[in-house]
Amino acid sequence: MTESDFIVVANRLPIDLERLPDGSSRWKRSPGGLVTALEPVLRESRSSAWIGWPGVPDADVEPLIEDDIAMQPVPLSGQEVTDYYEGFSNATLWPLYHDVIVAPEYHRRWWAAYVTVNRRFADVTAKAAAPGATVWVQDYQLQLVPKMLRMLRPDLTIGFFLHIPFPPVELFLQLPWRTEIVEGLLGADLIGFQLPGGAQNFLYLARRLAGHQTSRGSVGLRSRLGEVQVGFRKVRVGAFPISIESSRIDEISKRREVREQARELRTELGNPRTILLGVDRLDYTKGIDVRLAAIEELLADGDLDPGEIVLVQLATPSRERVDSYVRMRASIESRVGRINGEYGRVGRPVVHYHHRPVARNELIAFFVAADVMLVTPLRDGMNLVAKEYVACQGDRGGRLVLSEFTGAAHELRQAYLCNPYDLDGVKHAILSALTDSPEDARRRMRAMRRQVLSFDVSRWAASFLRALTVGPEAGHTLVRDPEPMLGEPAAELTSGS
Ligand SMILES: O=P(O)(O)OC[C@H]1O[C@H](O[C@H]2O[C@H](CO)[C@@H](O)[C@H](O)[C@H]2O)[C@H](O)[C@@H](O)[C@@H]1O
Ligand SMILES: Nc1ccn([C@@H]2O[C@H](COP(=O)(O)OP(=O)(O)O)[C@@H](O)[C@H]2O)c(=O)n1
Repeated sequence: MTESDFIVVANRLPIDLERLPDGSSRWKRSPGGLVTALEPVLRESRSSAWIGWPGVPDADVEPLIEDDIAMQPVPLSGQEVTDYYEGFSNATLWPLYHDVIVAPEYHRRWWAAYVTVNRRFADVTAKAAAPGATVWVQDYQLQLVPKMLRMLRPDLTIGFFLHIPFPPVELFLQLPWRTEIVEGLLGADLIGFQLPGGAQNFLYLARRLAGHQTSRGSVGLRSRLGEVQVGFRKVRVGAFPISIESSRIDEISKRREVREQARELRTELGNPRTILLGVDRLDYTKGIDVRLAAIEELLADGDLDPGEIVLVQLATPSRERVDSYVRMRASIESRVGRINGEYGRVGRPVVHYHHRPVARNELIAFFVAADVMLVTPLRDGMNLVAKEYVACQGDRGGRLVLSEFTGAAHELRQAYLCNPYDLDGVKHAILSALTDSPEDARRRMRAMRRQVLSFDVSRWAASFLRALTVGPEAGHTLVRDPEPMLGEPAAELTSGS
């Protein structure tokens, strides 16, 4: 493989290797918003590469070029998939960083695998990077890579972006390897979070846990970066909310064949008065159970007529061997069965539940067809689905019900916002969305579309990369706490990301 000037390093490649029953294999698109967001960024840059795991254990795959992107696969053994990916990444860090919705598990064996795999990613990257290259490391699976890579290749410019929330300090401190993670991230030149709260929580930990001097002022959105003094280096810390390829999605949603497909979907669903839609990876953070509970109660209360509404829930399979995911799937599917058993009629279920990936254009047709979009996570770094729905509304007044605990809620203020822990509040938001006047719904949607169309994914990448490659902002005062580590968390800290 030739050396590259710009490298994205992520746990996954944008394509997953799929093994077929006849022993052959093929590539398919990887799930999740990280891939959705970064693919267009890399497609547009030259001499660039993507380093990541091909999605199945023990895959012996050569580097390849796909969609003009040079892919460098990093293999994981079956045991590493269990310990590093399903274990430390998705049964320790994922729940810890998502407000401990399920209890994180702490196992030394998983941590050891996390260190080993992070080292492998750092080694592969060190070999693939051209002298002075820019490397952009992604997400919670690879938080040790910045420091490991800096030790191997001090000539590189290293950025890191966390796609999920950075947790409140009190929760982060549970982690037995908390200092190693903070020091690992501080190997980067710039550390990006979705929201200012996450950046501020991190600055506090860099000061109190690792004993570095940090800036004290509040971090802004794409501006007013924080700073950490690490030896002779200044590490910058900022908030860069991620987005989507808005104008492309807007354009696809207006195509005749997509509109036609949306009409067909409506017909296939029995031409209900109202289509509600949920689109998520099947993950306990997404609050799929919350929206089902709200719909079930609204039906029981007589506030919704089962003859007039249909809820379509598209659930992409995700992390299917992790215990908490297995349990959640069973409970969601049993609730879907109960709602349909109680309120459906022959050939007319109230909830249409699909546990499978959906092709991109078909998904856009669903967004066009839906009158009300339900996005109700208990916690979510951003939630690109909310932004995609908005991008698909054209001049239509689709209605977005949105959890306050998503990153997207900080930008889409005109959505019908709700607290997913308050079932009455969720029901109220759904009813408001259903009964609001068309003028009001259009006014809200217009404002959200302005936001999503202006702040798209290329602007996100450009603002991060500009901050990464220009010098530090002047004017910050760096302060060191008198006693590093474990004072009371500071009063000004914000929760979540
Ligand atoms: O790779 P998987 O384990 O199958 O998970 C898929 C991805 O899920 C997470 O996505 C996050 O990134 C989105 C884009 O920034 C954001 O909108 C969302 O809120 C996050 O949950 C995860 O962070 C990725 O690493 C995974 O690839
Ligand atoms: N059936 C589905 C569901 C989601 N998706 C996409 O997966 C991405 C999910 O991103 P997200 O930020 O909402 O959430 P995560 O899954 O990254 O946590 C979006 O770009 C969706 O359009 C899909 O392609 N097919």
